[in-house]
Amino acid sequence: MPSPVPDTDHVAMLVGVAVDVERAPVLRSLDFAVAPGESVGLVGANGSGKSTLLRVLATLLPPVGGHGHVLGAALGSAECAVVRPRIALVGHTAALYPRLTVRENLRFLARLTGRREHAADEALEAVGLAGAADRRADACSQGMQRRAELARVLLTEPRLLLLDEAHTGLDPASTGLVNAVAEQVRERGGASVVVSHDHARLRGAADRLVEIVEGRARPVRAEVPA
Ligand SMILES: Nc1ncnc2c1ncn2[C@@H]1O[C@H](COP(=O)(O)OP(=O)(O)OP(=O)(O)O)[C@@H](O)[C@H]1O
Repeated sequence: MPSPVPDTDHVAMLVGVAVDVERAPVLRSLDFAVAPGESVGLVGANGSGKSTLLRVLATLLPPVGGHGHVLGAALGSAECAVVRPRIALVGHTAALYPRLTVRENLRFLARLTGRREHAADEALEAVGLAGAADRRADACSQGMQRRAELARVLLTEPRLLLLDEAHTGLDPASTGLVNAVAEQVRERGGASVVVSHDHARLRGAADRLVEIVEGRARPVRAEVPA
């Protein structure tokens, strides 16, 4: 339910949020905030609700209790549709048209969002996909598809980047790419929330870690080394 007071100091803030999935409670009394320029790592057991929280932050899943704001839009309000283009959710499966080439996918997105097609080629180059740009998306490996997703993020310059299973399908050398993309979002005053089961890699990408336990968010004490 919408809060009457928008929070402008945070990219996203949730207060006492409750979320059901298929009528079953998943998140309960959850408080969570992410500030401009910040990267938060999200950890927790399988099924604890990490992906669910990302969908809430993406404004795709309205809470059944509590309140929150994302990019100034109250969760559950019509304003969510306005801010949604400034949120990038990179999920388990790639959001690519399988029969189009990687380049066609990115150029199509560039046109849709009012950008030059050349910007699509630049984004593909930045993620090391220039050589595979003419390959159909469904012929790409999982790691290549993930790189194409990161190119999508570079192209659309979101204020809030939500990365689910950030390191899945990426070789160790590609971890730097995930961090670089998140860093670029942060440099522009945006924020990122990164889910990963690879805690060692996550610590390299996040300012702090938050764990989802029994539907609530709690800080993970071990600090990220400076
Ligand atoms: N489409 C769905 N239908 C029914 N239940 C669902 C659905 N999606 C998620 N759930 C349930 O919601 C709960 C939270 O799932 P969620 O995917 O958010 O967890 P997670 O922490 O991201 O898990 P994992 O680490 O395994 O990816 C789980 O109990 C899951 O079974």
